[in-house]
Amino acid sequence: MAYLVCSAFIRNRGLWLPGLRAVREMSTQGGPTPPFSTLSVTRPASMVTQVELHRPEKRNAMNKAFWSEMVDCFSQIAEDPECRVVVVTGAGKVFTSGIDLMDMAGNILQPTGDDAARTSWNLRRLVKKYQETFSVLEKCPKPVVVAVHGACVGAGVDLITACDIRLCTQDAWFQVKEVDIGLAADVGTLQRLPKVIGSRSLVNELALTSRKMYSDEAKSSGLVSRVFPDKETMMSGAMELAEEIASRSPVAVQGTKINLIYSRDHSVAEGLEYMATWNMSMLQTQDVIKSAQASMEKKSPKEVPFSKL
Ligand SMILES: CCC/C=C/C=C/C(=O)SCCNC(=O)CCNC(=O)[C@H](O)C(C)(C)COP(=O)(O)OP(=O)(O)OC[C@H]1O[C@@H](n2cnc3c(N)ncnc32)[C@H](O)[C@@H]1OP(=O)(O)O
Repeated sequence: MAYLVCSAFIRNRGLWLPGLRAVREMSTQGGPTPPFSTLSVTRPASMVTQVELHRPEKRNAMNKAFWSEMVDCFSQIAEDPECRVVVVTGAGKVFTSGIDLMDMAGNILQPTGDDAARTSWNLRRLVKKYQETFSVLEKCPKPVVVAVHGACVGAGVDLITACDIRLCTQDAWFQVKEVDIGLAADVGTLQRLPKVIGSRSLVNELALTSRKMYSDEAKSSGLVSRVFPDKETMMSGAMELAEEIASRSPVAVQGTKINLIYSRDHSVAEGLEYMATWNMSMLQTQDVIKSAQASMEKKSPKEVPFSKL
């Protein structure tokens, strides 16, 4: 009996996951999706979730609500069996203008605590909390494709470097702006950008001078993998890419993301060890047999019905 209740609970988790209430089916119109005030979460295609930064009138500046909502949103997406890939976009004129300079100033500039130690500890807690806002993108087992148009400033670069695939429009530009507002970028850029861009010298130049990098250089340096003429074309490209990923076995796709990230941060020998342990269970999936058979029969992965994960 306990087993039956338990398996029904697992089978139906898509019905009780509160996050699913936030998904607006097949629509990219409208404002933020409750319970979010800064994000619009939609399902533009089967198994694809689109998360749009949604404060266009403020150029998607990241206010206090945003820093928490991203964590809630991606924690739900990570557990949502109806989602196999995520596309992150920005509403309005630009992708994002970075941290909300009006809303966040108090938090950072006037930290509180009974003495220096406690004030420092509170500030540390705050920085760790903000780091988690983008680390959730990396921790999410579903691949995250980010599509950037116009400006991507400051914390925007922290965000995109935690994504798996970066696309942009011809008019996009990127700016590691933190030195201009008197701080060392502390929520991911300094840690992840050097892993994304091959040239350490270029990373240092961008972070130390805050000069803008335009789309052509973003492509040639490896920050983005594709540049599109405009947002509409980019969105078609992003959706095509997302649907390609979503059509593959979720066991294979999520295992690939997790092992790629593990290998980035470990030696080849450690990565191989991790991979062997990973696949000692994952190779037992039905997906291998189904995929291999489809491949032999020259069928597209889109024709293979994989179980939800
Ligand atoms: C522990 C935390 C760690 C995190 C650190 C993160 C640091 C950073 O992100 S540093 C980067 C901070 N951002 C900026 O310096 C960018 C400021 N904005 C701009 O340069 C321009 O807005 C932009 C080029 C992005 C777009 O220009 P555009 O002409 O299209 O728009 P504007 O007329 O300038 O702005 C329209 C309204 O949006 C408000 N706004 C824009 N950016 C921000 C922002 N970052 N914070 C708050 N509000 C912003 C702007 O005030 C306008 O509002 P309103 O006057 O009410 O219409």
